[in-house]
Amino acid sequence: MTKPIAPLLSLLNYSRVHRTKIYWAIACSLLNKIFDLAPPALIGLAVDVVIKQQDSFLARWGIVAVESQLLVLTVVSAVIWALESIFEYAYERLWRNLAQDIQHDLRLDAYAHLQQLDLAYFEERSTGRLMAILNDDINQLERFLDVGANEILQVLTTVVVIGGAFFVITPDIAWMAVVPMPFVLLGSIYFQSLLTSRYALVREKVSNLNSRLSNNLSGIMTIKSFATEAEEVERLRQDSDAYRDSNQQAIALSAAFVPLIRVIIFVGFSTILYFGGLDAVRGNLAVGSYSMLVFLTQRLLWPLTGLGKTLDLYQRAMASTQRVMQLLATPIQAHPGELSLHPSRVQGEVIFQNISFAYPQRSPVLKNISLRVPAGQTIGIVGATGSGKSTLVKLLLRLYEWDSGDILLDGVDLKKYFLGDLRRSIGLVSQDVFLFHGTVRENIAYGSADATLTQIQRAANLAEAEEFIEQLPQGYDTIIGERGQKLSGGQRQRLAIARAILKNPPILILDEATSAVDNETEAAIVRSLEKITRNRTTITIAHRLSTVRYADQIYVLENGLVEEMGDHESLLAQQGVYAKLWRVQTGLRSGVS
Ligand SMILES: Nc1ncnc2c1ncn2[C@@H]1O[C@H](COP(=O)(O)OP(=O)(O)OP(=O)(O)O)[C@@H](O)[C@H]1O
Repeated sequence: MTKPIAPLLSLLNYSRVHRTKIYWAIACSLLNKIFDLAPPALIGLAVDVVIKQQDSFLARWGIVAVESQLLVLTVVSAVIWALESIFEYAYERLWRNLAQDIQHDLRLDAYAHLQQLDLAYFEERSTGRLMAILNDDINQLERFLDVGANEILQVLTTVVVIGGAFFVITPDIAWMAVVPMPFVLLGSIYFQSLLTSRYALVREKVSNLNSRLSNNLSGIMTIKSFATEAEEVERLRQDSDAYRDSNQQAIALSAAFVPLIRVIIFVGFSTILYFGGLDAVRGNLAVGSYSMLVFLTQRLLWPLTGLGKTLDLYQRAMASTQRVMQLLATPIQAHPGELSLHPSRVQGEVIFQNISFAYPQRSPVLKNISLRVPAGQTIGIVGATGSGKSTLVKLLLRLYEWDSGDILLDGVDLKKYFLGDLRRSIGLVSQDVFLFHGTVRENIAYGSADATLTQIQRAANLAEAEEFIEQLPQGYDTIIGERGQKLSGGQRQRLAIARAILKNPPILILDEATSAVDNETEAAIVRSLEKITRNRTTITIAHRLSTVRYADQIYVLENGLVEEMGDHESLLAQQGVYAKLWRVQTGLRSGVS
């Protein structure tokens, strides 16, 4: 089990930029409490004035007349109440703003860090789980920082101030009020240790619930088409039950805290009430001091019952902090590089030299592959599904680190370039196009923020997308829905091509970029692409051989190995895999038409 204090320390360490604000907030909390504790002292003084009159404590300070003494007490009370209110306003604002600031920083840092983690990290975790950390866990901090931090400080202040006052006023019976303290403290620590694991379980269950929800929402079409709504509700019920149960287990413990503490407090309070009373009757204790003692005992011990709620908030917040900090501590695998690379200066020669690669815990996908794309030329990569074509591209984008071999761009090891620079030099149109919720225009201009409408229209024209865009209700300003779901698969692909054309990268990768369009549109896109791929290094991956037919060089991949290579004619002449595939595809086509 982790130490209950460790996440708090890491949070404090993380928040050190807000140190000054934290100090101010602490100061205001303490001052507010000190002024809040003053009224019992005023009551004690007032009783003292009424009973002893000219012999009172205040009279010793030179204020003899009873009226003057009471007037002084009234003025002091007014000042104290005013100060108490001012510091309450100040600490409320400071703590709550601090909560917002820390949350804001954590949210941004966690997201920025997450973005840099390698793809394998995301593949092992569901989106819902990550969302739970970025949203739910970070929000959990607010509840603690808003009230919890202040409460802990104020309870401590109460203990120190009132405990100190006890020993000054009545050293003989002060211990009676102090005796319950260690029990309260030990009890709290014991409870805390029991709660830690229960709250960690609650966080775990909430992230499972979130995973299920986000998965189901993105797969709503599949759920509907398979009519599995009832099953999905059942699965959600199980996750929600697990979340509820874990929360109820935590509640069972944390709810027992206050009643138990109350018993200890009752013992302390009644002891002071009884023995203090006897002392006062015997004349060993002034009546003013006795009434003040009883009030103070109440003020000293009562806030301790609130500790239960505060500890609850603390435990929940720390369980969350731990998860956020774990995310922030996840190391970034990809080497960031040190050579800058401006897209305009890229020649575009790409060489894969004896590349071998396996996904984590999988058998090798690429086995000692070598291939060369001369600058400005187009190569085609074909091969059976699962043969490793897309994996090659992912390595070129450095989305994964390869196991052995080298990839060179313009003769330089790819790992030497700044990662961002490298990726800015490569335009990828992949088979699963991702469009954002926004307009057609914003989606085409993604990554090319300062593109003009004319440039966007030209890119759309080259991608054969102009016609359908103009038929949309608001043309380029039409919102296309999350993931572009208001468009057809082929329309989405054409927007992605337009996006890559607008980006105008020195290296273009088309990974099944035209698989979702009909043959005629494909032919039109290929014609347009001919214009933009001329003198641009292009890697085209396709199942349809007609797409790669005019490539300068075609590589046929099979089981992670280059099986054949050459241009279209020479591959046909080889009478191998390619020639066979070509016959099947052209045969099929002539058979259909
Ligand atoms: N992220 C991943 N983690 C583990 N294995 C993966 C991952 N991505 C792909 N694979 C596996 O690697 C192999 C090659 O996949 P890849 O996507 O490169 O094939 P491909 O030739 O592009 O196939 P297709 O023509 O179907 O797109 C497949 O067996 C696949 O299951």
